[in-house]
Amino acid sequence: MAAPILITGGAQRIGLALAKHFISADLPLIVTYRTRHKSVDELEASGATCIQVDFNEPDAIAQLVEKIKEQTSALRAVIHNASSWDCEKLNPDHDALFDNMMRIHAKVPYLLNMALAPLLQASNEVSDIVHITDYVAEKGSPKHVAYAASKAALDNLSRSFAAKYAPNIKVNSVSPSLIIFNEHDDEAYKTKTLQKSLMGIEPGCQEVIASIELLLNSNYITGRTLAVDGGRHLK
Ligand SMILES: NC(=O)C1=CN([C@@H]2O[C@H](COP(=O)(O)OP(=O)(O)OC[C@H]3O[C@@H](n4cnc5c(N)ncnc54)[C@H](OP(=O)(O)O)[C@@H]3O)[C@@H](O)[C@H]2O)C=CC1
Ligand SMILES: Nc1nc2c(c(=O)[nH]1)N=C([C@H](O)[C@@H](O)CO)CN2
Repeated sequence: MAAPILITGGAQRIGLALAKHFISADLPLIVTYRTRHKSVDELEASGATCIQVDFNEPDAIAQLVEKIKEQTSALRAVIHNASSWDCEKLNPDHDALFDNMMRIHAKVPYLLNMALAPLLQASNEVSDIVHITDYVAEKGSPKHVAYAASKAALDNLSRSFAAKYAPNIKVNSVSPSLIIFNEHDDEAYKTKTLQKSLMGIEPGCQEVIASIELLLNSNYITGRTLAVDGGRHLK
């Protein structure tokens, strides 16, 4: 039996699509969720282990690591997906916003990578850490300043941890631009956003799934960032 894959924030959207993909491949799975969406019932019914955690809570990491160790002594991969796409316009308390962005996108992955390394090392094959970052980590974002900086920090972790954990653990980033819109996105926003990339489409979760499968199936790629952005950097 392969060691489980851990996905953070796996109860909706991209994280949920990833979870369903690995379940369909009969791979053991541990998923963290904050809000108990109906999807959690479905994931549990499919055999996934679902652990509730709000990373804003004190001691969340230590409690999560303890629960993971109760479930398994090894991990095949850790996919850092949990994220909060927050912005300065909606958060006038910029001090709190910056701390919140850095916590969920950089501190949580850092602390989990440090704590879960022994389980990743115990995998009977080369294991993986995947950080899901964002195109704006490279370019910056005037409307999501703290968010973009925190994703840049997350991207940098890929290089440090790749050097720290090689050769038993590979560490990479997947850096998407638009993958899927949000329900509240209006047509004007969608039109403007689609025009930002060369491909001009809303590609869907399969693009991230395929990118992560590429990384998990490689025996050689580590310390790198896989851009999944429709050529946005060339517009
Ligand atoms: N969607 C897109 O087009 C793009 C996505 N990305 C990145 O891809 C990843 C997935 O994106 P998407 O599916 O849209 O993500 P979502 O915005 O849907 O968030 C994913 C999950 O993160 C969870 N989460 C947020 N804060 C916390 C917290 N404090 N503790 C625990 N869980 C938390 C949310 O839980 P809850 O359900 O309780 O809110 C949610 O289920 C993210 O890292 C995102 O930044 C990058 C570029 C484009
Ligand atoms: N946690 C999230 N991060 C991001 C989201 C999202 O919905 N949740 N969405 C985007 C946008 O799609 C952007 O890439 C294009 O406008 C970015 N990050």
